[in-house]
Amino acid sequence: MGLWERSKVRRLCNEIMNPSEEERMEGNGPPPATIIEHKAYARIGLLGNPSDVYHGRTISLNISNFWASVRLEPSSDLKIVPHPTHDLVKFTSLSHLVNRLENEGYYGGVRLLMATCKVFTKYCKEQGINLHNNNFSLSYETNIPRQTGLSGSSAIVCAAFSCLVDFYKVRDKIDVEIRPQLILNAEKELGIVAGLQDRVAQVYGGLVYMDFEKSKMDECGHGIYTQLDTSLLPPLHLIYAENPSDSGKVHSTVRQRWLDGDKFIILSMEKVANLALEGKTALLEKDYAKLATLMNQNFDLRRRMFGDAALGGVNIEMVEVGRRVGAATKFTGSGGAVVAFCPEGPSQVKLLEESCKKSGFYIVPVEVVPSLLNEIDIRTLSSNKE
Ligand SMILES: Nc1ncnc2c1ncn2[C@@H]1O[C@H](COP(=O)(O)OP(=O)(O)O)[C@@H](O)[C@H]1O
Ligand SMILES: O=C(O)[C@H]1O[C@H](OP(=O)(O)O)[C@H](O)[C@@H](O)[C@@H]1O
Ligand SMILES: [Mg+2]
Repeated sequence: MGLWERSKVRRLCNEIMNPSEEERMEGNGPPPATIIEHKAYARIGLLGNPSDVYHGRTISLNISNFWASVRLEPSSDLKIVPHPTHDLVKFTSLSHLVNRLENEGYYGGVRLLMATCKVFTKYCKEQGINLHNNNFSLSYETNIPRQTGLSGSSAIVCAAFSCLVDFYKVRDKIDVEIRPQLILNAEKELGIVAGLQDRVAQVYGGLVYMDFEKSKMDECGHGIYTQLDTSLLPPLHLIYAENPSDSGKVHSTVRQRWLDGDKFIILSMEKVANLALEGKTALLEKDYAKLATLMNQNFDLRRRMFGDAALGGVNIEMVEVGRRVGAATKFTGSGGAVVAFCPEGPSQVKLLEESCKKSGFYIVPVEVVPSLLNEIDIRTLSSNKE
């Protein structure tokens, strides 16, 4: 039995031997001496991304194909545990070190866990939410392909955030709608350029329509998030490559142009945002031909705004591999993975799989995660408070 399986068994035993989550949350007693573990799943931006970074709209879904898991264990000191491979500090040689940095960059998940602790503590302080003084150690595991636009970074933050919320028993005090922003703030702390769609999908689970219109956000302090029935989705496929790319770099010039009032970027972003609005209707009406058209338009608009150099040859090739067999394709995030829809069904999927294999790309059927909100979360939604 591996380490994670063992910890899972231990956690299950703890759950049986200790009071239920809800009972514990309502009590004022000492913090649970149990191990807390939370998963957050990879997300696919189905329509509208990256307009979430620009007060637009998106439709995103959570997938169970890949996830990050964070474990919080009560301990005497507060410890952030480096991951044995993702936070590598011991190398066999200088060339091993250099190769590693060139392929995976300088950073792992430690900084994400630290930033999550900071943002969580700061928010609780500002809101007058009391936190007990017990310590913990935080460790993580992830199988989300690194920097592939599947939201590997926010999955780690989101899972860590959920652990803290339960360790301090404050799930009922931090509204679900606010959590994505706090998770984003942790990455902002680190200078990672990112938007809200990843965090919303990861907090809510399932399929979510999101509206980030500025006036609404200013008024409520968050976007308007609507969960859609996941059974509205047609079968989708995920194509990805082992090609790490830092999403922050890819976003940088477009963001500056948008801030500078560049008309082309502003208009294009509005068009991208409208694709999500139209896509919501298409999904509700199960108009999958329309969905395919919208997905293709989404990538084409991104390509015009960002330019091929910023998107990268391999990323563009993943989109084209799908298009060559008539599939609708677009990036799941900022690059590294593509979501594909085959409107003609299984025979077309087969062609797509063969074509991906020839090009050296991985392809897997998308498995959608159901809603992740529990009863306490649902009670914090503004629609349930009015
Ligand atoms: N698999 C991983 N393991 C450890 N840290 C990761 C992983 N993926 C991302 N990170 C952290 O998140 C940061 C930003 O990654 P990002 O480009 O946003 O990737 P993604 O598209 O997967 O979210 C990285 O610099 C790194 O600190
Ligand atoms: O460009 C995008 O579509 C997304 O890019 C980032 O996600 P990532 O998984 O890191 O590529 C960003 O965080 C999202 O908000 C964007 O929609
Ligand atoms: Mg990211």
